[in-house]
Amino acid sequence: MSTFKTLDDLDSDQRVLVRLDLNSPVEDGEVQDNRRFERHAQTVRELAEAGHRVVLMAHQGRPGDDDFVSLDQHADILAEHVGRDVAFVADTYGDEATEAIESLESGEILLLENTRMCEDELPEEHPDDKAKTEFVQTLAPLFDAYVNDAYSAAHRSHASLVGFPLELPAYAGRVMETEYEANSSIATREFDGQVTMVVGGTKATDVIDVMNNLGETVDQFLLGGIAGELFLRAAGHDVGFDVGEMDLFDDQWEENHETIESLIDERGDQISLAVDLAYEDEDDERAEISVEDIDEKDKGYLDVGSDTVAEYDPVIRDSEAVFVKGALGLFEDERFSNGTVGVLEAISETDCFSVVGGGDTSRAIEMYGLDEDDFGHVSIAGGAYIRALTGASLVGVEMLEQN
Ligand SMILES: Nc1ncnc2c1ncn2[C@@H]1O[C@H](COP(=O)(O)OP(=O)(O)O)[C@@H](O)[C@H]1O
Ligand SMILES: O=C(OP(=O)(O)O)[C@H](O)COP(=O)(O)O
Repeated sequence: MSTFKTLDDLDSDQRVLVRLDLNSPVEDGEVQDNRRFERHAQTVRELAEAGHRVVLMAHQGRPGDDDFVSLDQHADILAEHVGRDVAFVADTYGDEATEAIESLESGEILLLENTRMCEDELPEEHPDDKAKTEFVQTLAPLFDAYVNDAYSAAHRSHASLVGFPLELPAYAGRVMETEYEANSSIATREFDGQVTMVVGGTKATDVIDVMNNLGETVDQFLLGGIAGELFLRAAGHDVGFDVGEMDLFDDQWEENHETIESLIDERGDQISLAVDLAYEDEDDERAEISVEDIDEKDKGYLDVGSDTVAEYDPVIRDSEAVFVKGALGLFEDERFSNGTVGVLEAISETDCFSVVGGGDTSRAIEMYGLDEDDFGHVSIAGGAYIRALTGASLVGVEMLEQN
């Protein structure tokens, strides 16, 4: 059980600084609604209804990426879910932000600009150093309390997550509480039969490290997405390279290839790789090719192929527990959804215990008409949940526990 304080411990009439995780998919500049908004709305509504002054912080994307955008759209989407106005100020801790914070009335809600637009937020440093930043030192005196609801970002030692708990009384929000309890209990759960983990998505670096630590817990890994292609590259195939505008592979390869190679050497029999991949042909249609037939580094692959799904399906159906981290393809485009949806359908049709994690990946459930009740736990956390599975603690949670 956790040892942190929750909203139940908060005094009345507080000026509360709240960290959410509203990091969302962005398509053609448009922020896509997803269950992070719906879940965090519960915490925000509770605080506003109790009459606190509620100031929200969140991040979106990483500097340099296409999805690194302002939070102005997030304010509108969140307001819909909360059922109250959410004001927005395009500033993190400057004069505009402090004026907006100081003029807030009881029960009002204000969202500050993307924390990652403030230089002090990144990179990852010790919490003591983060607490000393101008960002934290300017904002903290304007508040009575800090609430961290961003379980899904709690593995990052960023100022908005670890600096404020050293300066203010700190509490866990409702999402932090429920995700912490669900994911910590999974980590200690024992299963009689086979435990399978489906690994995909774009953040290969997050999952490869964790795979290295889950060898005892997980019997079989089924790979797809960017991580899957990097493993195929390590196995000598001409995939998993940056081609055209794709820039997801080469840097992550540099960072992880030694771990991938040793995972293949030491646990090769626990790791299943795609036997075929899908791509967009000249007529913009989905086409598939067997991995064995790929002999040029000339295309981007956007999904695993149907033979791969046919191989993964019985493994899932034979499993006692299945954990999903990351999509097997670009499922937001229906042509490349077969791998992700195939795996999710197999899970939903069995009685196995399952967890589907990740802000992006969990979105596939409603996009393709699957029923959330057919899964054990749908987490809005990706990297944080798989880290918790290894039994590792999350720095953002540690800071709440120390408070
Ligand atoms: N082959 C691929 N090419 C491009 N994008 C992919 C591919 N495979 C998976 N993806 C993308 O990975 C995203 C999820 O990745 P990630 O951010 O790591 O997971 P999550 O946010 O769910 O934790 C999905 O939005 C999906 O479109
Ligand atoms: O979306 C997130 O993580 P996830 O993709 O692992 O679910 C979190 O907001 C953390 O974002 P980051 O991986 O850019 O630090």
